[in-house]
Amino acid sequence: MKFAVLVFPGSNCDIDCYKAVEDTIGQPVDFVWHTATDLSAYDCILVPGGFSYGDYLRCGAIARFAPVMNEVRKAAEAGKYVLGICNGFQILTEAGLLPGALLRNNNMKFRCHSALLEVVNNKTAFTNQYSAGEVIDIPIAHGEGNYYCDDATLEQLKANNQIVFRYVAGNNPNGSVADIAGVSNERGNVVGMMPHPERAIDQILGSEDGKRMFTSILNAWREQHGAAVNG
Ligand SMILES: NC(=O)CC[C@H](N)C(=O)O
Repeated sequence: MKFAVLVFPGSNCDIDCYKAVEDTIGQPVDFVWHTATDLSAYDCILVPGGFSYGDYLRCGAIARFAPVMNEVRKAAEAGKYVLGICNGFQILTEAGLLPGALLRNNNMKFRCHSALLEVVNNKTAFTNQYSAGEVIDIPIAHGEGNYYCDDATLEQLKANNQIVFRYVAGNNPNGSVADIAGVSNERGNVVGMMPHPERAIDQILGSEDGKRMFTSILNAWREQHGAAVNG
């Protein structure tokens, strides 16, 4: 299984994502520059966190026009796995590949600390190694993580099981609607989340709860391609 980690000017979690793929599942992974025009070689696209284009206008608002985003759209339409983390989530919502938008944190502060999340949907390609309702510890680091969508969209998200992660009750760090920390598209092959699983892959980092996101992806891909999980 082959992974791409996109790199925009200002990305700063690209190396962490690359290392997380190497360290958790040992699959081939390449950095792919934002000007790339072909992602056909990749099975999973990771859109990492950071400050693409200096967060000018709005986080992700400029990155979504990068040439590589046409290819991300094609990959998503082809059913490949696309995971946007933090600034990656912001870019995917700006690109219209995920519903909703990320606003400034309600307290107007950049929040950087560990966060407890509930795994709401464990049926996605990104979460199949967790139990439904499991509480996991994954760090956040953002200034614009306040997930917003209108009431009709929220009803759709609930009805289609598109809420993937929620901050546990009383621990919403940014004012997100319905405590949402991560959502999927309707098909479930595109997920965006504000917390950083790539920063939680080893106890030395304070948590290894993010590791199973990567093993989930490999597991889903192998199931889709008819290979045993450990085969
Ligand atoms: N860690 C990140 O990706 C941060 C995203 C964005 N720059 C923000 O502050 O919200």
